[in-house]
Amino acid sequence: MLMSGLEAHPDREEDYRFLHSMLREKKIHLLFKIHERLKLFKKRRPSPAQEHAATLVSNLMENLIHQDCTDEVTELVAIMSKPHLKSLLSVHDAVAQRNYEPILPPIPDDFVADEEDSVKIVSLVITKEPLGATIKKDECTGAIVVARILKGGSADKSGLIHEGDELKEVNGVSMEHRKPKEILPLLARSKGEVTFKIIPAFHKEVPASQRKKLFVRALFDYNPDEDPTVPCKEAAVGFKRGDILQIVSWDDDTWWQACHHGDGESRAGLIPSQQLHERRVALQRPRALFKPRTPKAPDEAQVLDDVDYRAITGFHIAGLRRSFRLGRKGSVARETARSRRWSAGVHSSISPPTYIQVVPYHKAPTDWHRLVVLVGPSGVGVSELKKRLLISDPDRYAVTVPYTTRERRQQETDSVDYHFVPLHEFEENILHHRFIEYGRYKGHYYGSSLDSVNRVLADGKVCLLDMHPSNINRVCKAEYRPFVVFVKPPRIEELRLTRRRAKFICEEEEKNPVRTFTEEDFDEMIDLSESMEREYGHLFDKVLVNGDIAVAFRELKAEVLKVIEADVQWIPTEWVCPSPKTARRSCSHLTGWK
Ligand SMILES: Nc1ncnc2c1ncn2[C@@H]1O[C@H](COP(=O)(O)OP(=O)(O)OP(=O)(O)O)[C@@H](O)[C@H]1O
Repeated sequence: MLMSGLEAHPDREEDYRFLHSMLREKKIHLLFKIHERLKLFKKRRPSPAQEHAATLVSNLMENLIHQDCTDEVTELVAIMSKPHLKSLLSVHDAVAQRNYEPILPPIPDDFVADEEDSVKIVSLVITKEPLGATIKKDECTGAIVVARILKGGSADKSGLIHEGDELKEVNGVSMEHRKPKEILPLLARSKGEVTFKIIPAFHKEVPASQRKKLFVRALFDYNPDEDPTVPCKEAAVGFKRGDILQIVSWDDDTWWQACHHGDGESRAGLIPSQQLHERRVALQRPRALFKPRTPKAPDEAQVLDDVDYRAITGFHIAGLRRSFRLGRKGSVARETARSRRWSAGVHSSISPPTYIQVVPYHKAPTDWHRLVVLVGPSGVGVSELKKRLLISDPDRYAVTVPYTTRERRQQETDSVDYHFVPLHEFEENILHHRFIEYGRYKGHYYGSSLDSVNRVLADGKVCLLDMHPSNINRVCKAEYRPFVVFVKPPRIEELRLTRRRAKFICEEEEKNPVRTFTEEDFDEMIDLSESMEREYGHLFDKVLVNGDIAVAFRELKAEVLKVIEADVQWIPTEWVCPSPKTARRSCSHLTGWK
């Protein structure tokens, strides 16, 4: 309107020059835009504010023509130069002109009529973010198909490409007779956008709200850079044992999709499925286990029946009585146990630790502290670490007092060193499943009871308990929420170096209860540690290598503090809703997710 007005008065050169200079300024350019829009407003039903703005703009237009910049111009320019308004206008213009959409290539002329329905052209704008899709060659048809869409990636967010879609063309290049690896450079070359011609696969969209949220704790370390079988390294997610992962897709038998918990916005990546990891470990296992030894003739082992293997004891510090872990056996018994372990390992079908399904547990102020359970092979330093923790903060930590049927000795105090109970009482407690661990040694029973744990916890203290890992399931309940620390020996060289002056305490009734570690003790400790980790690794929340005792203690203390003070604790789902079939805390209940 304005320009046509100027054209109508070509002799008004001054007006024209003035307007020209104003137009070069962006502010005036914006005024024109808003003027156009306000004209539209006027046609509808404008609000008083819009009407005022429209009047201002009209006045301005008039004034521009008559070279008369009034207060209205100043006011309007001030309004229009506000950054948020400027951006709003420019976004509006971009949307109004629909210039955000890529220009699609024309539909090829050679489409046959019935193909038209099934082919779709998808254009994706490439950003710094990866496309988030993997492709493969369909072995039957030879077609290139989308193998996976990674949740949260560009392809997933677009909602236009799906698993199973067949790629006919990428950026106009036919996919016929191509190998997947030839297609990646094509994608890499696309600047700004990439266009796919696709034959869509039939798929049923599951609304995000209906997708179940599934969290797991990883029970092994995974580094995609060291995995030659991962379909696409860039699309994989690495993790450490103990990390909480959110599984977003477990549709595939071999590769699941997951993201680290807390990275809500991050894209999901590939992780080995439970099945894949189990298969891999099974393939490695025979090699790892092939360490045959010649067992010596069993003698002492016959004294220890299957229950008794848990029941070896020997205490020397009041309040720090040992529990009933596998340990402290004579060398012959150790050999027998070792050979039994080895054959069990070869023939057993124990599932390796993979993932365990977990749920967040929000700690209430009245809740008991988590039970801190220490496990490890005999001599590794469980008692030493427990003692240091106790001494470091006796108001916070406490240990349980064990039960025994043996006679009280002169220097011992009842309920401090042991609860001394008669045989019938002990046996009654066994019948009522009151013991976490118990066993018989030299004709006497020894045991750790759930009651004694409860007493420590009810006192508001953190209960430190050591036990054999086979008994951990006794305390795997929401009320105890055990935090299990596996104390592991360092490599043999460091073990020799650090234990030079250490004393190995044997059974108190032995003639020479204190001796130094031998090479055989070190071998035994490492062997036992390996088999414990193999068999019970899925139960361990933390693996602590006890090389330098000061370092190990510091690490343990920091970890325990962190865990007991955390408001949200990730605990196995089974502790809150136990499944009748799976009595132990294990990863086996992950099967059947699909
Ligand atoms: N990191 C370490 N460096 C040096 N000595 C250590 C270390 N850890 C433990 N020890 C010493 O090793 C010996 C055995 O440790 P400890 O009694 O704690 O073992 P344990 O795991 O409780 O064994 P058991 O189950 O047989 O009682 C002790 O003399 C202890 O002081």
